[in-house]
Amino acid sequence: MSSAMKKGICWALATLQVTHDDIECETALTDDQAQKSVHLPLGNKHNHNHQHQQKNTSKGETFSSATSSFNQGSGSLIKDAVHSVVDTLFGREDRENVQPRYSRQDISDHCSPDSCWLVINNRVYDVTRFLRMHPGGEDIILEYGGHDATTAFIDKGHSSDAFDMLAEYCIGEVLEEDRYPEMNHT
Ligand code: HEM
Repeated sequence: MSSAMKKGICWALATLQVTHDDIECETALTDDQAQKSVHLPLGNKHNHNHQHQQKNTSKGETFSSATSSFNQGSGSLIKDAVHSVVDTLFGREDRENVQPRYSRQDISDHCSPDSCWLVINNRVYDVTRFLRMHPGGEDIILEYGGHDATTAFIDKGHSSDAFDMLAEYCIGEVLEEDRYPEMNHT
């Protein structure tokens, strides 16, 4: 994806506006600021989420703050909406390029069966709903809740199907300053 596209998506996130009955999102698609409006009717599901969010920069740190509640509580509704926008405009495979960034400290809070995140190769995965489905058992994943599971995941020799499944649970990336060297798998 081009940097202009990425910039466009950052702008989409940064200008996300939550209103009473719907979510509207303005997306700058190109450097020449051509704009496209996307309207996502959401009924009354988000009844406690009436705040109005508007950030006016596409810089990384503001992008991060605009999406700090992206994956929690009513934030997940926003995430679904943003993913719908990205899916519509760019295709599902681009989701992983449009992700919030988390510090290792943020991630370490999610270490319980109610909220279990782990890191594999600097990507953050919310595996809460996967815990009970994991063929290797719930407990072994929970051990890595809030931590880096790269070595464990790769050393276990997971199949390519398991690697493919990761995309479904990816919620973001580790902040650049908190990244570890990535491990290859063969
Ligand atoms: C999002 C993260 C994970 C996904 C999507 C995942 C997925 C899977 C899948 C699909 C299998 C079936 C065998 C295969 O296809 O390779 C499996 C088995 C297994 N996984 Fe994971 N896994 C994850 C994390 C982990 C972690 C962090 C560990 C820690 C060591 C782990 C340990 C195991 C073990 C021990 C088995 C073996 C079960 C057996 O062969 O009897 N997994 N996992």
